[in-house]
Amino acid sequence: MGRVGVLLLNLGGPERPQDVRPFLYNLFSDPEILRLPAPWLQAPLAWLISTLRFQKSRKNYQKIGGGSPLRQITEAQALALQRRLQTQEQSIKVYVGMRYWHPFTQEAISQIKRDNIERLVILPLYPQFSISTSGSSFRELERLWQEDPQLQDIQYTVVPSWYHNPTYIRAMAALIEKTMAQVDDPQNVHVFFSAHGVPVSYVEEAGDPYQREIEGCAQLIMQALKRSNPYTLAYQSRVGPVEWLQPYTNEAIQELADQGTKELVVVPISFVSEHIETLEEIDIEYREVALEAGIKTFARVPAPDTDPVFIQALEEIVTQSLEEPPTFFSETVRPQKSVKLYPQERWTWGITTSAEVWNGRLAMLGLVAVLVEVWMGLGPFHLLGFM
Ligand SMILES: C=CC1=C(C)c2cc3[nH]c(cc4nc(cc5[nH]c(cc1n2)c(C)c5CCC(=O)O)C(CCC(=O)O)=C4C)c(C)c3C=C
Ligand SMILES: [Fe+2]
Ligand SMILES: [Fe+2]
Repeated sequence: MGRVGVLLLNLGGPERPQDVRPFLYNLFSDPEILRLPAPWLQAPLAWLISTLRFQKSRKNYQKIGGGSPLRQITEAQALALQRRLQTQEQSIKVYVGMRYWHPFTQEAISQIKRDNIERLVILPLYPQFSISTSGSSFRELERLWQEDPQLQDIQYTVVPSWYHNPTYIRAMAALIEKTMAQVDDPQNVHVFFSAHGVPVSYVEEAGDPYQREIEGCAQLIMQALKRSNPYTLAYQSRVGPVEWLQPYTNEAIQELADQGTKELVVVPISFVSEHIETLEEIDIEYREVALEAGIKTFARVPAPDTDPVFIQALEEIVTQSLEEPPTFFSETVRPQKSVKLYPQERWTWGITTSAEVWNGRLAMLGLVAVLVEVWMGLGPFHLLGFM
């Protein structure tokens, strides 16, 4: 076997407060995150959303120390995996490629080229596939492969998703079990899975298998737990005006509290590392929702990070994919058609969602007009003498 590498893919996160805005710009510039009918709208809309959102987002990052720990944890996972994969005959190097912040996927690929890697396993650190996460990184890599003939000499294989790996399921069950042992009534505590959401249109129109895989994953973990505790699956981190997968985490917590649930063990199911969505959104925002609603215990299961059983699962996935026939980018799920970004309900008067959408559309038109005017020096503001 020639020189072997593993490329771990992840989202990336701002490391300092001043990174938040450019990070959000990169995120919303991605057509797999913000799917638009016209590609020329992508950059101005990404600029607009990142400008409108960054202060709120930066405040949330301040609550967890000013930046995301994602890079540090992902690099620790890479090192732990590399140690497990090293044998006397074979030295395997593990790289990290982030989609929206350093170290960018492109930086990892440049290093892979410099190291003359001949076989490469491309492993997203998302157990379940979504066109907005693993799919987006695969599209980026596919583009790099098409542009660079040197990359075409690398025999690569991708792992589209691995939520069903029995060792990963075992690692999750053990982490849950440990947290359950700390609550007052482990026999009856409610197991609450919280997954990052996606817009419903991704699943229903674009063919994203994400919801199916998340549901399958929660079932496998519950089977591995071998307990009859009640459980719920809900979706967090909704962004923008469209409908996302339901139930929403905050509403589901409220509903359980209304039904008399007193103890929750909260499992972040779509993340394998701690970051803003676990440390801020779950630990601060949802905890507050729960306690205010009357829940007495809100015990959060830690993300696997560098848990040895979890790293063993990653090792197994890499070893298996080196033994199996390769999977190419072209075989992974890609969006079936452009999905609707806006709610489809009819116009109604008042402060309604459709009014917000039309405000947004008009603001967008205005913004584009200003950009065109600034760029070309022609338009209503020049005619009126404002510019
Ligand atoms: C399975 C994981 C994830 C899915 C699916 C996903 C979809 C998705 N995300 C956004 C918008 C944002 N995500 C943000 C942060 C963020 N998202 C994920 C994972 C998934 N996203 C992670 C791991 C992180 C944290 C990165 C870090 O800082 O450590 C953010 C930024 C934070 C904020 O401002 O709230 C946004 C925005 C969309 C629109 C989307 C699907 C279309
Ligand atoms: Fe996200
Ligand atoms: Fe969030």
